[in-house]
Parts: sequence; structure tokens; C-alpha cells
Amino acid sequence: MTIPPRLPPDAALFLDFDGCLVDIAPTPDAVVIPDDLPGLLDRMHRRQGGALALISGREVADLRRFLPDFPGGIAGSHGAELALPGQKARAVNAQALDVAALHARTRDLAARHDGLMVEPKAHGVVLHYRAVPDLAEWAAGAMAELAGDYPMLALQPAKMAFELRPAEAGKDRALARFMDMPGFAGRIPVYAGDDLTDEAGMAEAQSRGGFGIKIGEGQSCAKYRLENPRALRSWLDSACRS
Ligand SMILES: O=P(O)(O)OC[C@H]1O[C@H](O[C@H]2O[C@H](CO)[C@@H](O)[C@H](O)[C@H]2O)[C@H](O)[C@@H](O)[C@@H]1O
Repeated sequence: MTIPPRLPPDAALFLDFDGCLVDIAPTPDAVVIPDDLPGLLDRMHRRQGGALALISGREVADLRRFLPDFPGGIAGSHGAELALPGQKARAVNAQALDVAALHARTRDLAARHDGLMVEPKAHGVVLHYRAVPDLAEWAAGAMAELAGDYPMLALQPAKMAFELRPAEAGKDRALARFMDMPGFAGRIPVYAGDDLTDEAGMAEAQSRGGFGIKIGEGQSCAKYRLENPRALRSWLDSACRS
């Protein structure tokens, strides 16, 4: 494992949420926010001169429910939503979509097997199979078939889940959008994430002269790796103390 160097004070820091800042939990609502996380994010925001953002597959509203005082910008729904500090979330490149029908069709699929869970989103939907891992292949096929009817959506495999998310979104694009903003522009982008959806964000950071940090196991394009969310929090904490 190659431990990342100390975070440069002139870096722009991009953090994923599930499996990166917080441990993976049995269901999306069950994640636990460590007591010291809000304070740590506050200190990081100050240390990096405000150049701190979350880039997550979760909706902005969901992230704000878990981290109500998060001081930085947030790209939610894989970049399909953007919220600047103190502002409401706005849709980015929104395409016409009958999202209620999409949710209903996904619930119909989930009803075919016990243990599947549907997470409806304003710009897509997730089918979770964490409680029934043997259904991974079935869930992949069912969601791929559903995706065929929605050209404006892309099938996104995630941890024990398959998501249909806006095809125009992506964590790379979210990072690029932040890097064009005052306060971020000219800084070295650093992106930490744990999942397949984060690879594009890490690659984008590295193509701009920065680096990616893979959290946990699995193949990655990231230059560096940390073992788990606790190791990431500790790395951030050390940066604040130096
Ligand atoms: O981009 P992220 O911040 O990592 O969000 C990715 C997805 O995370 C959530 O699902 C994952 O975490 C859950 C809680 O730990 C876990 O139960 C689930 O199996 C994981 O796939 C979230 O529910 C999704 O909406 C996000 O897209």
C-alpha cells in the first residue's frame, strides 16, 4: 500500500462519502457519522482555504441530512446535482425523465425477490442487493434491461447495488466543474474515494497534476491507497496538525 504524502495546503480536496469518509453500512440510512467527522471537515475546509467539496452518488439533501453543517460545496447524484455553500442544490444538465415511472418499474423488479431494496432518487434509482448477495447477477441483468428503455441514463455498478444515473453526469465532470470555480482554480486536485464510481474522479484529478487515493481494496487507477475510512480521517487529521 502506498500511503499518500501530506496533503499540500494548496490542494483542492474532493471527498467521496460512503466507504470513504464513513464505513459502509447494511442500508443507506444506517451509516454512522463519527463524532469527530464534522469538526474535522470544518478544519480541513479552513486549512484548504475553502477548497473542499464532497462528490457523492448520494443526493445533496441526503448528504446534508448526515452532515448538516458541512461548510464546502457538494456535487450529489454523481454530479447531476450541485450545491454551493449556503445554497440550494440545482440540477446540472437535467434531461426530461419520468422519474416516478422509473421508480415504479424498479419497485416492480424488487418485488420479485425478498431482500432487494429500492432507493429512489430525483435523477435516477438504485437497486440494492446487499441483503441478498446471491442475487447480484440477477440484479445486474434486470437493471441492464431496464436501462435499455432509458437512453438518458447510464447503468452504474456500485457496492452491492446497481444504479441508473444520468448519463451526462460523472464524478470527473463534477471535479472539473469545481476546478473552474474561484477558490478551486489553480489548485492541485486530490480525490479520495472507494468505489468504481470514484475512478473517473481520481483519473481526472491525476490528469490535472494531482492525485487519487483509493480507500480500501480493489483495483484502482489511484496513485495512493489508504486502508479504510478511519485511515483517511486520520490522514486528514494529521494534515490539519502540520
Ligand atoms: O459516491 P458515494 O458517496 O460513495 O455513494 C455511493 C452510493 O452509496 C450508498 O450506497 C452504498 O452505501 C450504503 C451505506 O453504506 C450501502 O448500504 C450500499 O450497499 C452501498 O452501495 C447510497 O445508498 C447510494 O445512493 C450511493 O450512490
